[in-house]
Amino acid sequence: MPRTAARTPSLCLTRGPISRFPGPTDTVARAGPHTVNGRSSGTVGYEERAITGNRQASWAFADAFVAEDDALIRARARSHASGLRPVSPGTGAALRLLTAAGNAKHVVEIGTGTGVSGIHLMRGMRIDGVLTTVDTEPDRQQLAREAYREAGFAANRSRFIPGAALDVLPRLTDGAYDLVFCDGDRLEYLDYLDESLRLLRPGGVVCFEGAFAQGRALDANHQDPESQTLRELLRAVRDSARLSPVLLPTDDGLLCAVRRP
Ligand SMILES: C[S@@+](CC[C@H](N)C(=O)[O-])C[C@H]1O[C@@H](n2cnc3c(N)ncnc32)[C@H](O)[C@@H]1O
Repeated sequence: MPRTAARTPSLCLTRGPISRFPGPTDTVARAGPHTVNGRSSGTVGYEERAITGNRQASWAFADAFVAEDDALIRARARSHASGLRPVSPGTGAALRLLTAAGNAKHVVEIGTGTGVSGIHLMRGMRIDGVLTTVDTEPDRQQLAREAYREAGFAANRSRFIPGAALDVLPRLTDGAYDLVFCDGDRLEYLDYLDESLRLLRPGGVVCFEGAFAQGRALDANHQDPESQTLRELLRAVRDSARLSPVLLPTDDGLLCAVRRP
């Protein structure tokens, strides 16, 4: 679907606040009564201090918490040598968790790169699962093919489709996928959202890598097209009645949402 086409009607693009990162001395205040099973827990208006000076160390620890093996380390090195930014180990672990939790059999990836995210996704998927991965650059897909082989995956576990995501995605089957992972062109993310809502089965998950844009997406002073697109994406996913969202602060932000049944 072209970028200018009408969006899915039930997506609400209400202009709500996208807050900045909390600072070291900020507190996080609950807006109203905290309820448990519909009853007040008696903690109205309590405040808890945001993770403060150790936040960076905590995030770094979390990101490295699940170690990567030789196959991933080699795929990561090829990615850097190609001038790409692969998913971080923490983001990879989150993707693996999501495919494992959903017992995913059919997954779509936009942005194969050299295969770092693909290995993580497939490691969480069912052993008969198939990763459909799309990239404009066949040379990168060849490196990813090698990486998957080194990681021990049979060739029939992945389907490589070279091409631009917005040409390829419309050819994939409606409602047939358990998870869609978006890591292609950030400027196309709203279109990827539309396509994902069509491709996902009820209960399926969509994930967007790089939702923070290195913090630019959360700072209204940045009005470049990528920051604006990501802000619009954050609002659309957060406000959609069709999605249950979470914004995971791994690496550069992993925005995920479940397509409600
Ligand atoms: C950040 S890299 C992907 C990294 C990969 N997910 C990983 O973790 O190893 C982004 C990839 O998206 C591809 N790409 C960019 N625009 C695209 C588009 N419109 N359609 C499909 N792939 C695209 C690039 O060629 C590049 O390989």
